[in-house]
Amino acid sequence: MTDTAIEAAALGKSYGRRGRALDDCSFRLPAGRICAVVGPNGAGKSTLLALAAGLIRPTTGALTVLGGAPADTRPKIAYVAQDKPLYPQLSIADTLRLGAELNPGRWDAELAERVVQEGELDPASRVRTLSGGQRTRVALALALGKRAELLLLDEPMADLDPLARHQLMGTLMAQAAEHGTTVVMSSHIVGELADSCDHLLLVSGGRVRLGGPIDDLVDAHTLVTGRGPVAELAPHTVVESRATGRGTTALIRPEGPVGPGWEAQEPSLEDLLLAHLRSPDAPALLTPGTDPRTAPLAAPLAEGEVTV
Ligand SMILES: Nc1ncnc2c1ncn2[C@@H]1O[C@H](COP(=O)(O)OP(=O)(O)OP(=O)(O)O)[C@@H](O)[C@H]1O
Repeated sequence: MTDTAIEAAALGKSYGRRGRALDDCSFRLPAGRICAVVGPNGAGKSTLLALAAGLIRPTTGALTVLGGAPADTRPKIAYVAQDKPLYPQLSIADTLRLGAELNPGRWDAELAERVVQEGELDPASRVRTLSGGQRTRVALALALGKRAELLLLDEPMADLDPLARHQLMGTLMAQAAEHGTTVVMSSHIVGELADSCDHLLLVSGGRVRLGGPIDDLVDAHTLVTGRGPVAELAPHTVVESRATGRGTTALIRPEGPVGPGWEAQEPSLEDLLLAHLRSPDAPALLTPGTDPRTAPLAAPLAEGEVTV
């Protein structure tokens, strides 16, 4: 098993003559993490997940998944696309049976059936009769039943009610902790991410703006409030500054102590994300283990490793 789940080197993707969906993205995601991929609509999150799943190919650069090419590593990956495609004419039971047939030797029928049962779904129901949230549950049952090393989930919780979301996230986290699974999931729900994810990739305008363990990224920033002009913060990297009732509030990457007249506090994950989303031109920050220039390269693929 490699210690790198995903490694991207100058990765770029264009769709025809339209602009670039991803441009010059380089990052490393260590294995065994629960990683949130966040960013505004159209940022390139689904494109990144589809590239990692081997469904589309990069236009430029390269991507390694679990130490190999995404297409070769597919048996070890489970991917749930944003629109949760399933066969509408099949029943839930037949869908799970298909999952078992496609994944001989690694299918966890008990887990897949439990995920369906917890949603009080009738296994005889046809997929086409299910609501959007119920289809999501079946798609997640398939993904979890596969016992993949890497779960790629594109907005998995978007159409689930709060109870179902809480319960399915719990199952996901428990399975990941027990089996060391790497989970990469895109989401717009910041509260959900803060509770469940330990790693973050912020993608905006097709580029990676932030990457690393959430705690390290938060620690690298300070929220300051003061009456002085923003120019006083010059020695620091100012990600975003705003005029507020109390003067100026800014999110900075401190380069030493903050000067007198500025009150400093630790930002929340939401503070961090909102400031970076509002300031897409702020300098990118990748922590040492996430920056491929400082991180070890993925171990070469062992012979015979790409098997079901
Ligand atoms: N199949 C496609 N053909 C042409 N352009 C595409 C295609 N898929 C995505 N794009 C474009 O690539 C860019 C990135 O899209 P992508 O779906 O990866 O963003 P996203 O971050 O997942 O967005 P959202 O949060 O809205 O789901 C967008 O500008 C989108 O219009």
